[in-house]
Amino acid sequence: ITMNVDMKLEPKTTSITDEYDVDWNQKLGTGISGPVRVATKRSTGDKYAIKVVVDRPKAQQEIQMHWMCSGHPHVVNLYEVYRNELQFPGESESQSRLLLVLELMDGGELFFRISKQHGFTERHAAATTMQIALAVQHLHSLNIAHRDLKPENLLYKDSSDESPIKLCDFGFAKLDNGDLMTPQFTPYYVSPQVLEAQRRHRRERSSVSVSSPYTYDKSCDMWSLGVIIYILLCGYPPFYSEHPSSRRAIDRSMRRKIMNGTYNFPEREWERVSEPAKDIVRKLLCVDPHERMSIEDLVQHPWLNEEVPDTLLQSPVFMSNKANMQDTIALHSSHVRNMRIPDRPSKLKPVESAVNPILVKRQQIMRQGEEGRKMHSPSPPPPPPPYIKAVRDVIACCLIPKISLNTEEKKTALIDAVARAVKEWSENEELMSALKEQSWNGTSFNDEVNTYELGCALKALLKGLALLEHQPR
Ligand SMILES: Nc1ncnc2c1ncn2[C@@H]1O[C@H](COP(=O)(O)OP(=O)(O)OP(=O)(O)O)[C@@H](O)[C@H]1O
Repeated sequence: ITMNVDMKLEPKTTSITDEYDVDWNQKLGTGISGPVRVATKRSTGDKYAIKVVVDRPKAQQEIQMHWMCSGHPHVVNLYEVYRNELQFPGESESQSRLLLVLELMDGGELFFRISKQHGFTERHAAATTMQIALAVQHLHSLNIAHRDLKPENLLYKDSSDESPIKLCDFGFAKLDNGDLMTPQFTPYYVSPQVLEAQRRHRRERSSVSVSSPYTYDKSCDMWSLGVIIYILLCGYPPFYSEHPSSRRAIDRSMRRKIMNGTYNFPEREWERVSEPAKDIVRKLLCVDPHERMSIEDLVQHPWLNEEVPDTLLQSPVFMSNKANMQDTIALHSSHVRNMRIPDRPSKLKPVESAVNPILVKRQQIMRQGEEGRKMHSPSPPPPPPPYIKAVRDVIACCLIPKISLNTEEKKTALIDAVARAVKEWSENEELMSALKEQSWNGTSFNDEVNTYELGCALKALLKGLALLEHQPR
């Protein structure tokens, strides 16, 4: 393991094409930030993966976190970074972008790979879990929480049987100094605490102080691990909805199940799974974060250190049903997103620009006083910032029926509004996650959009923002 902890990675400002042949057309995978591409280093002929992100503070943070964790056998290596002005087709001007030169992971994503392995046994599941656990242990030992532990971010190096699996995508990773988040500052909490806290918060909105502390990002990583291990062992998720329409999102009945820790080990797939494997799942899917297993306990658990039975598992059977697997992945992704504590609190708006009727009134009175009590008609409140306006337009497209438009026109109007919102506010994690949840691919939606769900998610986002703006500073 090499340690980059004390070093800051300075992006090179020369053109990446001086040293690499980038294949702009071959896409290894696509995430919120766009496709990941293949490049060949001219001096050696070695191949790398190139992730291109717009040069923003969030991307710089991603690079710093990834750089600190890089060098571990189960973390995708980050070799170097370029800062280049790039203009992609369809863009009117070039933009400063950061290009991450990553270790090429050619063996596919975790669940996809397992869906093809018909001889997948509990012993394989334990070996896979150990590799993921070692990556998480490395991060947590550096006080970094990944906050986006999901199967799409666990990649195999190559297609050989011995291929290691490694963790990628540090887009949500952050230094976790164990800050206790209090409800007045966070619309989302660690799940299932997240759900309980939201409920309490709604009840207690009028009285601001809520004394009990909430938990840390690292325990969310452990919860995510629990869900991943459960799925590895049986092929379907531990918490699911009774309503088929919301199989990809967390609805009421599912919230209740998560909060109460209500899941089970259905006989058919689980009767042959060993007790130590179930013990790990129980200790990770433990509702109380203080009781939840830590990463140190996980890597020392007998299931990962002693002989594991070579029992065939049913998981590949479930995973090879593409629709099932996509639902499972989307659901886990939604779960991980809900657990994340947004980093908004530090970005409170200055009082002058807050759209708060009491403040506006106070400003008017002050202004009138300054102007020698000249009587003016009250000035209108300041217009909302462009990013708020853009999100409101998306909400309107989703929730206000426009009878005059046909289905195709409604879809176009929604796509235009979303594109504007993304342009104004792509650094907002909640906005981008809500869109990705609806299969937004950067320019359009891959699947049918659940406009009600999207509209409600964005309404909640703006509501959360208003709550923050109204906090006393
Ligand atoms: N080093 C790599 N080698 C091969 N494929 C990769 C590599 N890194 C990423 N990918 C592929 O690209 C996809 C997107 O990458 P990544 O998750 O880093 O991007 P993102 O835009 O941050 O995505 P997300 O939407 O998950 O936040 C991955 O799910 C994976 O399929």
